[in-house]
Amino acid sequence: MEIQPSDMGLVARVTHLSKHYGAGEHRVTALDDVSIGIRRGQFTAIMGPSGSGKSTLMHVMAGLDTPSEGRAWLGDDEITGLGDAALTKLRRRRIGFVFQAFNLVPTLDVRGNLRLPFELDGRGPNAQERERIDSLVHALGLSERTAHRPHELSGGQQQRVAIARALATRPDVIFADEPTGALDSRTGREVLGLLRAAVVDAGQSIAMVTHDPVAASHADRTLFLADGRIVADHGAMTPERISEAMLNLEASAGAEV
Ligand SMILES: Nc1ncnc2c1ncn2[C@@H]1O[C@H](COP(=O)(O)OP(=O)(O)OP(=O)(O)O)[C@@H](O)[C@H]1O
Repeated sequence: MEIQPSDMGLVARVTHLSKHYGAGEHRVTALDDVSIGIRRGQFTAIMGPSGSGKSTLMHVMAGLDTPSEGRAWLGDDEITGLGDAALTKLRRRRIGFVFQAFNLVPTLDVRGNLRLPFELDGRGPNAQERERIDSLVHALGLSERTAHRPHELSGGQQQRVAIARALATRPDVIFADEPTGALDSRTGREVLGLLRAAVVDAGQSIAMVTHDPVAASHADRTLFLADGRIVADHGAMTPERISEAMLNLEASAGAEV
């Protein structure tokens, strides 16, 4: 099905997206003619074997990487070909990131990191937003850590600060790459619960790359990638069904899942 730029209800979308790295015999195709949209108000999980193109797809959708071919939109705004300044502004206003490579500012303490998205936008958080930051800090078990800098926190605590920061501004869409990867299972469940609440209570949209079938089972929709292509697009799935689908995919590229 062709996705048209005018489609409503999609918070991010790409059409005929390909991404190649390198040239000649070293050329790698990370994405191969992908057309897909992330639906507004849904929690979408993106799964697939290692190297199948999951992170590349999220980076292009979030305007952090440019496609070799194809087009990308955030809401109704086409981002393909936008300059750095315009992209930065769109990202700051509309997107929350939970990416390993998009980490915390080392010189700022936890509170400073949480205020940063507001300050980069030229203002401090208002009373309601400060309240929201406080409730996120509490829910994520960071209340005792607000004056600590990132190097004084464990990997899991840093990950939770990044999650609080992504949720703080209530962005249209949150892109998360393995948000529960560095967390114990209890904290992981809390984080997934917060992401779920962002969707259900605040109508935000989430796209999450994960290898964890339990994490993906919190999603409304699960996309499977293999060899740079979307090979399946399912509704909510149980962890068992997801594990089975992953095993099939890993056993034979492009298998029915
Ligand atoms: N900067 C780069 N230069 C060259 N090749 C790259 C680059 N980034 C990614 N690739 C290649 O593109 C393909 C897709 O990578 P990508 O990181 O999107 O996969 P992934 O599904 O997120 O993998 P993983 O689950 O292991 O994180 C891989 O073959 C990878 O080696």
